[in-house]
Amino acid sequence: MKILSAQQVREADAYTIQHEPVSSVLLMERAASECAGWMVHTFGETPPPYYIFCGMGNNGGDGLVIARKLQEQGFAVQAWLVHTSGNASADNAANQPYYPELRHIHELAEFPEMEEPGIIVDALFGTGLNRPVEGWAAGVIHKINDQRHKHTVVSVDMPSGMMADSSSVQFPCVHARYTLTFEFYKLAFLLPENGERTGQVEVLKIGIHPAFTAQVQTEYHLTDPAVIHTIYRPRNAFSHKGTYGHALMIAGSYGKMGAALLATRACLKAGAGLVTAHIPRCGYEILQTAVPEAMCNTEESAHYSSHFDEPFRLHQAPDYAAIGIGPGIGTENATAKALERLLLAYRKPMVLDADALNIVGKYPALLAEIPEDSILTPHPKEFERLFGATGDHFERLELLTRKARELKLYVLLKGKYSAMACPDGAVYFNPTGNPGMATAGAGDVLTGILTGLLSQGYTPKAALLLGAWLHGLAGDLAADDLSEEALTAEDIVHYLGQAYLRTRQ
Ligand SMILES: NC(=O)C1=CN([C@@H]2O[C@H](COP(=O)(O)OP(=O)(O)OC[C@H]3O[C@@H](n4cnc5c(N)ncnc54)[C@H](OP(=O)(O)O)[C@@H]3O)[C@@H](O)[C@H]2O)[C@@H](O)CC1
Ligand SMILES: [K+]
Repeated sequence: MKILSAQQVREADAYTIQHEPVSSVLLMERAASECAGWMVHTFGETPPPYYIFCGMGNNGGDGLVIARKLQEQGFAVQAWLVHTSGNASADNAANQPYYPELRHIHELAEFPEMEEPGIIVDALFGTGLNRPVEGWAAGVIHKINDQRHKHTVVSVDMPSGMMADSSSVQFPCVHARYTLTFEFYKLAFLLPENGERTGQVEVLKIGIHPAFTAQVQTEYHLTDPAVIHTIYRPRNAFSHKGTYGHALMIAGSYGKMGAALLATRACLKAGAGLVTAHIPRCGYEILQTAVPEAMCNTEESAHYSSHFDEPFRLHQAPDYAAIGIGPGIGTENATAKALERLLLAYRKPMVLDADALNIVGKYPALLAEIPEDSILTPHPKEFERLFGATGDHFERLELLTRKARELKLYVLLKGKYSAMACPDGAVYFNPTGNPGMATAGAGDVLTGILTGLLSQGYTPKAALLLGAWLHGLAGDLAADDLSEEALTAEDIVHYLGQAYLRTRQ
């Protein structure tokens, strides 16, 4: 799904109005009908009262139409026009006469008492917000927020006060329980700094012209089942284990062998034909017992250090279809040296995670040595160690995009919507996954999955998008059965099969 800027959303509306054709007031009617329909469906036939706050633009116009629609269906509705600007937009003004009970707020003192717990509909500002909300209008937002535990707050299109394409984390903004957004996700919804403000996002289709959606260009995308279907490749009936590659997983150190087990298992479960785990000697029995399907390379020291020292081993490196490195390897100097040798020996895309990234953060010159099109999977702290701190999450996204482009790498920044930046400048957000996956080892599983997909011949981009999707979906399916709280990384591996079955459907 494409993610459009506020300007592009306006163009989408204008294109639809011109080419469908449909009048703008009718498009507003459609958008508001979808909202009212969603509310009736969600809050039922005997809901608490609706308290609707409308601004002076078209977002407020939506609010006016919602008020009329709900009232026509016999629900208890009170609606206020909040006079934050001198003039109402044309479609807002056109709808005012059709809701004669409209009340007016010209100053904060006129903000109503709402005794009975109800549903606050926030239709103050949408994509037309062009500056921070200040003065008494900001007071209205604070009043709504003060009452959000008493009432259910539903924002129309966007939580009022939020900018669609830039940071508004310092500005007053409605904290919604639900955001009913039209046709497209807004970029702001996908960044963690706004997570508390958007609540649950519902995308309502309002009939934006498909020709516009097909041709509009954007860097930002939300991965969805349609995208995943174009990536997933069913297996060939005549294939054999050689078809799916031999993956090497470099992971684990004394006290962190669990990371090696999880990554190796996930790599196998993701479908690699053969997997060799490269681990310290102390983990040999553990790994051979716990993951009998994997082969095992060991080294004498308690951490990754001597690999590829010998010339004949150096020659072997390119034989692996894919290499994943990082989970639990530690950041010893000898490990850093071994990583450097590996980067020189192996020139195909690989997966770097966890301590491999921490080492690169410590020795930034290594960044230039990472093979083109490799996948890096930092969490926010690792990202900061690698590329530096930023002021807000839009700046961080910009830095992520720039680094992926400059270094010709794929970089997945972990989060609720993991952001995956590609060397060509595109950014994909992954929607699967849940807070239960914020648990030890979940990242090691992702490394294993990505390495397993690369090993099977998926391109780095395909492996990244499909891997993040499967990882999150496996976590969602596991949480459905086990709860988010009880979810462990091993459960994600266990549910990978279910995730594949869903993806194939
Ligand atoms: N046909 C369509 O296009 C459709 C559009 N749709 C809906 O329209 C919404 C976009 O509508 P919009 O463009 O009218 O902008 P909107 O968000 O209502 O705000 C503009 C108003 O706010 C004001 N204002 C801005 N910043 C301010 C501030 N900081 N503090 C105070 N005031 C501020 C600004 O006034 P001014 O800048 O002139 O002072 C103006 O009065 C979109 O989100 C969706 O809900 C749907 O119905 C589908 C069909
Ligand atoms: K709003």
